[in-house]
Amino acid sequence: MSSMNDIPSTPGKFKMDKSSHFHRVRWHSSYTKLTFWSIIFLGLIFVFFIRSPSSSSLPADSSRRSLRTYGWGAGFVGTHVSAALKRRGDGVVGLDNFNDYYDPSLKRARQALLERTGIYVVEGDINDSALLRKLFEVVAFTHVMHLAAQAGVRYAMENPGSYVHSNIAGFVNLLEVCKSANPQPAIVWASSSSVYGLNTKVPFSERDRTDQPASLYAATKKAGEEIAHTYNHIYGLSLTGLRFFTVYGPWGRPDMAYFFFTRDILSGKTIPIFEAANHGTVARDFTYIDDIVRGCLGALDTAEKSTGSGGKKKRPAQLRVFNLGNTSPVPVAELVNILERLLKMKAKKNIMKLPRNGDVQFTHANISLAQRELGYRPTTDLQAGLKKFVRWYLRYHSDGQKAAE
Ligand SMILES: O=C(O)[C@H]1O[C@H](OP(=O)(O)OP(=O)(O)OC[C@H]2O[C@@H](n3ccc(=O)[nH]c3=O)[C@H](O)[C@@H]2O)[C@H](O)[C@@H](O)[C@@H]1O
Repeated sequence: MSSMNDIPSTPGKFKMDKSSHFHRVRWHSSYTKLTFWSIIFLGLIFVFFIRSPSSSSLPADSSRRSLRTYGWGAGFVGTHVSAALKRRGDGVVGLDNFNDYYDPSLKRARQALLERTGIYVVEGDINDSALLRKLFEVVAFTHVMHLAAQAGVRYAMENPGSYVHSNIAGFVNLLEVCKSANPQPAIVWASSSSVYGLNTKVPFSERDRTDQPASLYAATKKAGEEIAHTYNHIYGLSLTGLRFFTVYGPWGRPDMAYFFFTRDILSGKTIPIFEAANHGTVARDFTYIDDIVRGCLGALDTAEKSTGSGGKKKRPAQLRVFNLGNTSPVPVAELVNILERLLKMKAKKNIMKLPRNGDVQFTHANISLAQRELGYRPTTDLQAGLKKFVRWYLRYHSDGQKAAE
């Protein structure tokens, strides 16, 4: 497996070759097809019925429904959520297209981690309806945790098509399959704090306006929220959107600032630190991955069943949107100070004007709704969370990428 040093030094410039990375599951002959589905079928039988919650050695929480969740495998948040579901005894299967927006070897390492815990990750794309339909034919998934997206705010100016492909076309394709499934699953999916765009009222509440996106990424996430409304309204799909606020932590995404700042401080490379006009502070409500995982599980556990069947709605279904943030924004300059202390190295800094490429000046979540409805209570501040990230980052390199946390 290649090392993290192989990650290009300008992560926002990763080129995604869609043709070679999407639709990786191809059928060359009916024999290959038959073999593939036999393996998948046996694998899923194993995952859901042999290693099912009731047969798990983990303590069962009898007050909780056991979920059969269809999650998205080897992404940052998906890996953590899938592992947490599995730990508590739920059945989980993953799906990931392993595209090269960032170093696929990190995704493969996450996949290996998941497979060690008994989670099988199917390699395929959410735009592949035949694949999704087959999976639903094999297992009656109760829940779908949809975390497959083209992420990153700045990259949207370089590869706009990839955002439309994953965040809009892929999402619609998934909803089409879910609406026809019998029973229909409940769906929890990742929206983004970026939908607040140029909103200046803080902290951001779910009731605030979200009609001024500052990036195409934000616009596709906002479109996702509207599309969710439509599928809920017409087909009775139970849908919960989670607006994540700059999620960070071990096994994170190398295109995010905290991750590549760490790499570049260690290698002595200059890091660009953005500031707003008149030396204005740029800040983010950085949220630690374990807090986000608890929010995701809370959303899954409180999701009501979808109400449709045979593609028709029977009665109104649940439609929700929640902020999942940390409620304490930290300036980017302070993020760098913390990293310098943890790494015991001085950063070479280039303070520059916030580019007009989709970044907003600050984010700040009001989480009272998630607190009330999901029992969401973030407990990790940036200092504590970055400490865990840095420990993971250093071990991941020194242990040949086998570090578990
Ligand atoms: O909250 C969210 O919804 C979004 O959070 C992050 O987006 P962002 O907050 O922009 O995270 P980073 O790209 O890691 O940037 C963090 C901060 O560092 C700043 N930054 C970034 C890059 C850089 O070179 N220098 C710099 O100062 C940014 O302006 C921002 O304030 C994720 O990348 C998005 O996928 C996600 O949807």
